[in-house]
Amino acid sequence: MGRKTPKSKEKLDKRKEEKALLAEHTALVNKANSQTNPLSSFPAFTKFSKNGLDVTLDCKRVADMDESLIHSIFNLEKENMKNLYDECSWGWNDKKKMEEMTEEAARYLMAKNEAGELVAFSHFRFDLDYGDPVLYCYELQLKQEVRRKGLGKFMMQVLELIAFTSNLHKVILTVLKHNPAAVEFYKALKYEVDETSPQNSVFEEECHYEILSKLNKKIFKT
Ligand SMILES: CC(=O)SCCNC(=O)CCNC(=O)[C@H](O)C(C)(C)COP(=O)(O)OP(=O)(O)OC[C@H]1O[C@@H](n2cnc3c(N)ncnc32)[C@H](O)[C@@H]1OP(=O)(O)O
Repeated sequence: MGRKTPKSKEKLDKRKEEKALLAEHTALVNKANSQTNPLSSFPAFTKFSKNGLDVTLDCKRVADMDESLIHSIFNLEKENMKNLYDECSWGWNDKKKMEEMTEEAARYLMAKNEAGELVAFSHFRFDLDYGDPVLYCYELQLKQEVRRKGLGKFMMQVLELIAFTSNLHKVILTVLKHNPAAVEFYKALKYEVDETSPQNSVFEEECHYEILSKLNKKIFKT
């Protein structure tokens, strides 16, 4: 057993630094997750009245949602996405999708019309992604009749507000390449291909999806 060489000390210091960073990032995610309703700090963002739409936004943990609401959400997801999933290797599976949508970490930003009917939702989570603290937008789904009126953009802005005021590093999401409307939408909102997207790998041509993100400007100054 010899003494530590400068090289092994360097390695040890690096490992300590990485551990400290991971602890810092985990603390950010835990803090974000400790909020029951992250939208409650932003009452101005609980209404969207524009282009003939008049909707109210609400944000809940899946555990605080009743079964009929969960079913409305699932039905909208299936209506919008089943065919797109079936067109690629993912394939649509009711049971698997329902499990994913009701995992404990799932949170929902929901938009309801004046009659109290669900017209749009986003499934999102506060999480670590490759060690980075992120808001992961699993889904953004609007009913056909409320599309192209700015509601999707508004809901993404709400997610960005929640993420960036919680000091998370980015809003991140996965989009199917054969869903051009969604690709164009995220491009219009200035989402960019994330460094973790398989597009940056040698398997690019095999991959039917890409990972897009928007960075927190407070942290990543250009
Ligand atoms: C992470 C994921 O969830 S990926 C899956 C996304 N969801 C789906 O594909 C489900 C079906 N589609 C939808 O729910 C909606 O159409 C969404 C979420 C893709 C877009 O929401 P919308 O409210 O319709 O978009 P919004 O009106 O805010 O559009 C903002 C801008 O995005 C662009 N955009 C939106 N939809 C389209 C489209 N179909 N084609 C081209 N550009 C589009 C436009 O630049 C638009 O601005 P403009 O209307 O002034 O030209």
